[in-house]
Amino acid sequence: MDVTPKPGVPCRGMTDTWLKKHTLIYTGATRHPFILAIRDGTVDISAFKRWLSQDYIFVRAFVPFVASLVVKAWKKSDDSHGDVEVILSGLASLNDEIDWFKKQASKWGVDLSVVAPQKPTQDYCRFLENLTSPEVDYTVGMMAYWAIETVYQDSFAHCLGEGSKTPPELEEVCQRWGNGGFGNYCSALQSIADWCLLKATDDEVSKAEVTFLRVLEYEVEFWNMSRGIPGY
Ligand SMILES: Cc1ncc(CN)c(N)n1
Repeated sequence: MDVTPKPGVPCRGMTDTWLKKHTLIYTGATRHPFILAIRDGTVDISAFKRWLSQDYIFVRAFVPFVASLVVKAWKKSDDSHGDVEVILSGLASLNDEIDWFKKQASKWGVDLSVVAPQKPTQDYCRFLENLTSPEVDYTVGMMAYWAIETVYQDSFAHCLGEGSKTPPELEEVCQRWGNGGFGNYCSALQSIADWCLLKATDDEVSKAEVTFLRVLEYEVEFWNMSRGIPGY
């Protein structure tokens, strides 16, 4: 791939290119009816509780995936973006996040010990497990990490934006991922993913693009399940 900057051509990363190219599915994942219902204050509380309990299961499976990225970042020679520290700080936040889910569950009267994963949660967790394999390129894994976090950041930030009618009791939930600090964290992940993609082979780039699309599909399925649409 020719990475030479061209005069007058703005320097755009591959992730921005994909966000534009796949804008329909990206918008489907970040402006899903479940999110729009939080934002307009009409969300069904049983749907919210379903999301909370299934997401707790997801986050537990997310930990080994992020840990696998620390290992891959440490093994590769180029750490010009401080990858290990960036990923490690995400791992530390997941530790807090698991406690946060437990507190939220008790606040909403959800017993996490009896929750069974529904099919979209199982499928998404299996996908994460496959990504932890040493055979999966660091580039593909980093891109997936960025995409997974960014969908939540963009979705929940929308619930806090101008004109939102998010119920006060759900504001803390939206703040967890919708805050500006987490937005900055997602930007740091995006820089790392773009840098990896710049140096990747064509084969790695096409694998990463397929993985990006799969993340978006899994996110949409996850919201569908949370919303309780027929079939789940
Ligand atoms: C399904 C899902 N996607 C993303 C995130 C953000 N870590 C999450 N908690 N759950």
